[in-house]
Amino acid sequence: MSAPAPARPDLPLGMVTGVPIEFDRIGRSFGSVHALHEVSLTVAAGEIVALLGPSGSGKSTLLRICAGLDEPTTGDVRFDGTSQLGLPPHRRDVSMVFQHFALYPHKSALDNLTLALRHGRGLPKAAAVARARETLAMLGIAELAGRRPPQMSGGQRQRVAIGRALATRARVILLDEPMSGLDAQLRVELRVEIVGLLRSLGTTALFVTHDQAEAMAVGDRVAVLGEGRLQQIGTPDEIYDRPATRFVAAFVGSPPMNVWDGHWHDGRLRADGFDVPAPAGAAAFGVRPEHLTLDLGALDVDSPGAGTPGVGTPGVGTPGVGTPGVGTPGVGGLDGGSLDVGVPEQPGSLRGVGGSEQLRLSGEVVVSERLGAERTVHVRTRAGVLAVRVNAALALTPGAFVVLRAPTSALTYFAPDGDRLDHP
Ligand SMILES: Nc1ncnc2c1ncn2[C@@H]1O[C@H](COP(=O)(O)OP(=O)(O)OP(=O)(O)O)[C@@H](O)[C@H]1O
Repeated sequence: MSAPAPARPDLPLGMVTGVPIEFDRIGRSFGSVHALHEVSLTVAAGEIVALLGPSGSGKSTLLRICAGLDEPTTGDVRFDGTSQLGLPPHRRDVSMVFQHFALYPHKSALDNLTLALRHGRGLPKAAAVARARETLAMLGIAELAGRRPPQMSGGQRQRVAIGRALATRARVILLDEPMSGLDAQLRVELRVEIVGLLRSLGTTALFVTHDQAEAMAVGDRVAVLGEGRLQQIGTPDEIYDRPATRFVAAFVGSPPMNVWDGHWHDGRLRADGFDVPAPAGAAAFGVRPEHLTLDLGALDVDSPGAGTPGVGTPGVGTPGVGTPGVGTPGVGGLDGGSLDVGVPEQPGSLRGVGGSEQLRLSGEVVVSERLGAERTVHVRTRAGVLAVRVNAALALTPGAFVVLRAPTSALTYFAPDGDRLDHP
């Protein structure tokens, strides 16, 4: 039997040195299913990278390849420059935390950790017990030492499972949806703890999740996988503000970016309901819900004559509006529900003050959802239903007629293959 991977029992917790990981053009096929295509990704020593993607995008497959539980069909995975291909899991100095705890149910928390250290790391019993106790204390669950998993809550069990992974002081920790069985509040609490611990330990970590809020909160960088391809890797800000592809734009954000398809001609992208300046070759554009300003409807963009089928009754006040937007933060430019009246050059766009062009759309409120201090309003326009973020003080009711605006600088453009295009 081969020796276990090099353990560092001499190091106190907090002094583990993570290794850099390099995935080099990883491909993995299961028969005709291509789970991963040419995925190249480098994780720095001590970095936490969140692997984010919808179900079936290949996240777990990539993690399993990293752990040695699976081998790629093509490509290489290197730790600190050394290929790990062919090495079994126990030779890779990797610890894993799974969604389903995987604790021994008939053993106490202390024994679960001690066993991992003795058998996985070859520590003598006394050292293993001391390390296990130290880790439980570090996680704030010393009082659970004598309890068996069935005597613990889901959150406690997951803390023990995380403790077991951390106690081994592996240089790489892989977490596969570690909190998906827990309730929302506990998830938020636990993720704050996990991030704090991983940072203080200095291990390199890959954290798989399909929850974009969790990925953005946990990752130093977020790697977005879609259909087995790496769509983008970047800091949470980069992923949100500069999505590399339409897939990322439509996956990240709650609600995600509004995206419309159009036909490009002569520097403009057009479809029923909008006409905006766009870079050559654009096939779609998008705007984040918070970049749209919502005004209560009145005589404006799509005034009668401009033709606005099915978007309410302009010019007859503000039906269905609970709180007129006067002085309401986040509700722009209104005075008792009337707007500065302009004649649009094209449907869905307008020269604003100072000559800068704006996207303008009008429509009818379909649904208004209260989310803490904000509200997400879904508005049906000629271009389709879109989401807008407004201050929660603006109580809009279904049927209200509204006008939406955004500066064209807030628009994101996409090519036919989904890649983002830079502004004209
Ligand atoms: N052992 C296997 N045999 C056949 N197909 C597999 C196997 N493992 C994974 N796949 C397929 O590979 C693709 C990627 O699966 P994977 O589990 O990596 O996705 P995921 O992003 O982790 O999904 P989830 O979030 O649902 O766990 C899927 O189409 C899946 O059905």
